[in-house]
Amino acid sequence: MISARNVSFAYNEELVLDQVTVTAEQGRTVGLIGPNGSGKTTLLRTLYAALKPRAGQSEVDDVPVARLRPVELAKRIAVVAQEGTPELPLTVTDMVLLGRAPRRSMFQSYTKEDHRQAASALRRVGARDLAERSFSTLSGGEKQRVLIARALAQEANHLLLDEPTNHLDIRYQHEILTLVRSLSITTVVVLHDLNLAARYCDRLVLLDRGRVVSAGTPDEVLRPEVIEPVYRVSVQRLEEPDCIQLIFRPPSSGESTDAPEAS
Ligand SMILES: Nc1ncnc2c1ncn2[C@@H]1O[C@H](COP(=O)(O)OP(=O)(O)OP(=O)(O)O)[C@@H](O)[C@H]1O
Repeated sequence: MISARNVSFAYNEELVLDQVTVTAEQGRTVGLIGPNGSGKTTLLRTLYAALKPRAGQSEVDDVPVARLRPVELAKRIAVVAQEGTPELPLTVTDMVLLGRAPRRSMFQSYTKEDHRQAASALRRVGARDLAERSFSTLSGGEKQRVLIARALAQEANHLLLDEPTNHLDIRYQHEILTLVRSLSITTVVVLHDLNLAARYCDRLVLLDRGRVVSAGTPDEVLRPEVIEPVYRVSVQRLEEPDCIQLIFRPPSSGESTDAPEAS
């Protein structure tokens, strides 16, 4: 389980998270959704102790993340962040082996077990055939799969993903999220696409201007009356046999979807 409990965070004096609580139960996938600038990435970063809240705390399996040494944290939490990967001359296998860092001492060379874990992680993401390729030459979708493999090689049982479908075509978007679901690892994922969030998340947390405005199952959160004032668009909800589908259009003139002013 990983959670943020009443977390508030400010950059300088600007409050960007205001008493936010989010919990991902073991084996569940929780989606963080919300408009640009609503605080999703900041919240994710507090979950893995990259940012220290000014109030509240994040916990992994009931242990405050602030209390864990970086190597202990990395044994429990793997992160695929939004920042691009450096253009280093690494093969895919090298890249995945980097995930073994928390499990080996600094000057030790990679063991058979490290290589076995890296190969297994690549197999799990369906990228075994990419092992010898130069990482920098891969497509966006291939890179994303390899970065997830690196997270798996870390053997952490919590996975944090920041917009993993960014820059991916529709097929890869579904492929990556199907993969994430199939891993059965406790996952918190930032997503912009609400239809993907509906299909692949067990629960959703909707942020607006640093506050949780709705949390629950996709069925509970993805309702026009919840979504419209936050995103300021008109929303039509279709009930597909296996999933909720939302259709968006800009508000027509005279139609107000303005969010109430934050108090
Ligand atoms: N390093 C920083 N210094 C100052 N302000 C920041 C910093 N990083 C983010 N912010 C601000 O904090 C707020 C929340 O940003 P955050 O990146 O968490 O939002 P987000 O919901 O992930 O946005 P997006 O969907 O655009 O990625 C925004 O107003 C942003 O401008």
